[in-house]
Amino acid sequence: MNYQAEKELALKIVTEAAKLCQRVQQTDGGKAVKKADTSPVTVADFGAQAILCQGLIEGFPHDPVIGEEDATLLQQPELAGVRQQIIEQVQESIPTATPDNVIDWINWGNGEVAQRYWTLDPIDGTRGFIRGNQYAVALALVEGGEVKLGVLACPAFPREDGGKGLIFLAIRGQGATEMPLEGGNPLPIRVDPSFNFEQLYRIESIESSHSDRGVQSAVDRHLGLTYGAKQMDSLAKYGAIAKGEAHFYTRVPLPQFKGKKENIWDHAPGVVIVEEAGGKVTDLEGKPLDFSVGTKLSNNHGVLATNGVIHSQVLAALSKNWV
Ligand SMILES: Nc1ncnc2c1ncn2[C@@H]1O[C@H](COP(=O)(O)O)[C@@H](OP(=O)(O)O)[C@H]1O
Ligand SMILES: [Mg+2]
Ligand SMILES: [Mg+2]
Ligand SMILES: [Mg+2]
Repeated sequence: MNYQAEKELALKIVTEAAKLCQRVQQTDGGKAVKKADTSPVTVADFGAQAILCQGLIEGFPHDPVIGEEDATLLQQPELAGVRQQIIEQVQESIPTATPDNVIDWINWGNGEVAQRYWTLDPIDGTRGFIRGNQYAVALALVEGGEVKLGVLACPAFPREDGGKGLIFLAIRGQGATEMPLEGGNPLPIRVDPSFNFEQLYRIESIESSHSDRGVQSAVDRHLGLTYGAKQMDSLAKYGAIAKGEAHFYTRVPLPQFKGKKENIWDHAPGVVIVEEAGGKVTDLEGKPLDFSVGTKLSNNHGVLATNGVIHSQVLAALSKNWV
């Protein structure tokens, strides 16, 4: 399989979804409502999920899709205004969309894991999006529990040319690339294979509750890191590692969230992008991430992404720090 049809569609729909996110950010600054678990969600999260699912329904109607969002929340009478804004935003992208279409497209993301399925996060890093920092429109194709194709549209990612906005894309066996969000030639990307820890950067979430910083600092000290950690919201962290701007990323479950597992859509595209750029991604015990079990990475404990050459040393350091 060379996945050319999947790649073309994926690029088209993440670009369209990212445009919707940028539009929403310019108009209402990403005003949020709260989900049942108290996490924030915006008009852009729902709108982007509708755009992504609509494209997948058209292109690959038999593939199940597992997306983060669900339209049930929008039935609440007090959210009628939010629902209307979502519909209008989707209609700007797809003028023929009816209100029912939009709700059905969002709910298309309630699919189940199969031999082949797509998983998507319409905005990963919603808190980053609301703050005006990094976020990513994330889409991945999984077959046999392994990520085969991953795309991340990162509208706020700083570029070498001084502009902002990158798309990262990788297909298993075909390498990883980046291209400007507004289009242009894809360029191959590689991890930075440096291994002197004094000159390496760890990268972590801006949200301190998403990974255990106590363990991370202990690991930094053990490895002799001197630069400290870069901070970035969302799956854009995987892009930073894949293009050599950071060297490792640990996601260490906090003791107060013991037993909480990572969502498949928070990692899937990042795995293939980092691996195809020459890096490595496992859980904190060195096991490959298993995307065959459901919406969570239930067979894994945390996540470690590295440039590859330092992977075993970081794993050894993590094991010394009782994770
Ligand atoms: N306690 C926790 N531990 C790990 N991940 C968490 C978490 N609480 C929220 N998240 C996830 O962290 C993601 C953001 O990642 P990051 O912290 O790297 O920016 C969120 O994705 P969404 O923003 O799509 O909801 C959410 O799924
Ligand atoms: Mg997410
Ligand atoms: Mg999200
Ligand atoms: Mg969320």
